[in-house]
Amino acid sequence: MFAQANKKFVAKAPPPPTSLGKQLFPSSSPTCTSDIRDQFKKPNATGHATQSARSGREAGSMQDGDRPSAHKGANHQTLAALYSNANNAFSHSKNEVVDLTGSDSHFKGKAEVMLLEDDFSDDEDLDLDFEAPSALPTMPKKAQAETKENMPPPPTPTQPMEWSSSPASHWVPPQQAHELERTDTREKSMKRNSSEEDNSFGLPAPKKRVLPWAKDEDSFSVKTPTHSSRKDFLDPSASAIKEQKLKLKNQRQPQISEPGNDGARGATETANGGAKTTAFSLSKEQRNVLDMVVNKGQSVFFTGAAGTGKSVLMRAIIEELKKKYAKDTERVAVTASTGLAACNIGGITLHSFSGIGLGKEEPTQLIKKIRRNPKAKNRWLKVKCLIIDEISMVDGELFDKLSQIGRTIRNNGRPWGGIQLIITGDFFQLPPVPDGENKRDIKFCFEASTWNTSIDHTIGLTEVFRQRDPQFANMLNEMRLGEISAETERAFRALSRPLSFDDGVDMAQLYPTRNQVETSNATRLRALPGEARRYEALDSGDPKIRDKLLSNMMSPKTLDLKVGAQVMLIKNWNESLVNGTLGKVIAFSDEKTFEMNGVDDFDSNMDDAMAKARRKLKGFSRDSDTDSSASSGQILPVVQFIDIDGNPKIILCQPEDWKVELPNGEVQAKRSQLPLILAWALSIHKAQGQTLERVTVDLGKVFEKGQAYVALSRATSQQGLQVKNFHKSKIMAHPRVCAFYRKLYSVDVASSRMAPAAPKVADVFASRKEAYRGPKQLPPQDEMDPDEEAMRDMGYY
Ligand SMILES: Nc1ncnc2c1ncn2[C@@H]1O[C@H](COP(=O)(O)OP(=O)(O)OP(=O)(O)O)[C@@H](O)[C@H]1O
Repeated sequence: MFAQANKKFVAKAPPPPTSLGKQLFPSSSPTCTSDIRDQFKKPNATGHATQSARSGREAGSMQDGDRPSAHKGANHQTLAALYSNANNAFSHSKNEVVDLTGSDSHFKGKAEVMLLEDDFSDDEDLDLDFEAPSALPTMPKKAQAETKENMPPPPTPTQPMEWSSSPASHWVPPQQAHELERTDTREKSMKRNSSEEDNSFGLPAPKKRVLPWAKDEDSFSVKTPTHSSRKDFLDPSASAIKEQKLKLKNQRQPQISEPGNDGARGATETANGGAKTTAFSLSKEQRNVLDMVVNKGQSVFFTGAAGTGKSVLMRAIIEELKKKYAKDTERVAVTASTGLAACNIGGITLHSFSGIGLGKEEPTQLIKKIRRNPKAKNRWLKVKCLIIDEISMVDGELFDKLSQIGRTIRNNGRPWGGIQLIITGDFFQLPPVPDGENKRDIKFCFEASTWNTSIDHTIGLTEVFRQRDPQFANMLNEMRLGEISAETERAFRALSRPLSFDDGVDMAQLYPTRNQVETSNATRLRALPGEARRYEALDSGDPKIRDKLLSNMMSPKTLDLKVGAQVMLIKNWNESLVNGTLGKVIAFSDEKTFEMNGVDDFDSNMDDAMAKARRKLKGFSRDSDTDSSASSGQILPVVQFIDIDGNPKIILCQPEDWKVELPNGEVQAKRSQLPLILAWALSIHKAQGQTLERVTVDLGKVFEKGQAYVALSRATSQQGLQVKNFHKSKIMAHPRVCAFYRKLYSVDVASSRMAPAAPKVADVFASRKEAYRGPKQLPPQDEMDPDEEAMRDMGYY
């Protein structure tokens, strides 16, 4: 079917439209081939665009409208346009449907995964410090009845669920255009309306809220912070946001209400102590998702290839939601599948949030467990928005269990008890950890019985920011899909050449297992002359759970360094020195000596030109009032980093803080440590989510589906990537994941044909609930649920 469709496309495709409003789903390519069908077709030799590579950050600092038109056009094609020929036909799409619930004989989940059990068992003891309300909220009866009655039978679930099974509504033929318009109006008002969910408890009428950037779309920007506000920028936690708000209030800055200037992202760069404002904007598709989540309160799953800005978007969403619910921070829960991923976004694991421990028991048992733990129960009752990052590693069974727990604990029959879900990840990346005990095949979240009813919108981010070289982005895209053309294979094999750089910073080598990483780094460190300096982390928090929580952190408990050691920065310093930047320890110094001498004195091998360049880069020291170690005379490492533009930058590294916080802002554990790790070698697991300028990947040792893709897609360019032992057989995409994304594509085709004004982002499920509920009509007055009545009274329809 895809082959057929592609032939038709080649023959009949109209010229690409320029509107961003029509995005493809889900494409990872920034070239003109950014079409889901291209992701699933075998690329031909001429398929690669020849557009020259360009620095991602250079582009990133531009406003959307400033981007070169070739690139822009490349990302703005649409399935709607490409498939406007009726031949291609939604009527055939039924035949394309893939049974998500079927087992796949090709897949055998392997048990060899690097994750620790700790990643999933942090702290069922995580507690809040308030009591559970004595009376649970109740759901309006009509709403319950309506939900049950109107739901069609679910697609065959893999296990019986009480309610809320997945409707295969994306199978349903597209609705007429006018229905879509009505859908849009009504979506504002009812159905899940997750963010208003708790309103049903006391039911004040929902407010119509317009965010500033909704008025001026281009004005929302993500900015690197001022030197003094950098700490807050690095720390997306609730307490940091509170601190920042207080600071801003005290300073009475007039721009506090300006989008992009408040919250945790102030502006600036730091060279020579000057204040140069540098910023990049969220793309339009990122802003649309942000709006959908924050303004419209929709439950969304946004996905996309590696480097499409999912993490950047998620951080912006977290920040905005925390501002929205600043009065009651427990309304927003930030979670991720693993401890490491959770730390990266200032959250806790999904297991920790839910208070289910390992979560192996049946839902009824888990519910009892939560009810015995009033603080865990309160988390469930209080939360309005649940963020889940790296969803690809969450088990589908767990997703169903949590959905049922949410319904029961919150006494609310809607999916997850009415909690708004904000989920991101890429199922082509690392899969869930197989369950060693039950030996059952892994189940992805999209295979969960409750997945479809839990998500209002599935959105594909299509613009790749990490790799600006379209040929490289295409190669990675083929790899993502597990379909490598002969040309791409040749190109990857050509990347086996050795690379060396004359700035002394080597490539980071990615390994699949932690042991390999530790052995490699220790050997390299031992081989360096001189004594190692040891930096012990300063940990605080509840001793009962602290160590367990902190063991998930990227930042090590103990860090041994020598002059010559290769290190990686694990926090964003400014726009050009970011998480993932590689560097080399060139000296040790206290801050005063460093400031007095200047950076030049720390490198005797520098030639004149380099010295001249570096003189401009002096002054990377932090505000002494924000850092107790600044005046302590502590001997700290002086590191020469190679920034994202390839320029050397020397900084004196000082300790940073990492926190594990509950949604109420209570700090469970805190670590203060240098923001460095040894980086001759890194694990693929730790590299997930990172952007690396120089990296060597040995595919000989890769064992898991998605692993090779995760490893290679960390690289920003072919020039900074060495690939050893490339073999097609190592490139494995999970067939059920392929089927899932194909199905999204066919839905996108269907919905794009029905829309007079195509959605701003490739939102493939936006209309599915409406589609399967039949033609859109206002419910008769006596059948309206309280939410609908309230919305009607507010004049929404
Ligand atoms: N709107 C944007 N403008 C410019 N650069 C961006 C934008 N969004 C993201 N980036 C940059 O693109 C790179 C990749 O972003 P990010 O890590 O968020 O992608 P991702 O989709 O989460 O990737 P992965 O799935 O591999 O973790 C980062 O260097 C980030 O700074």
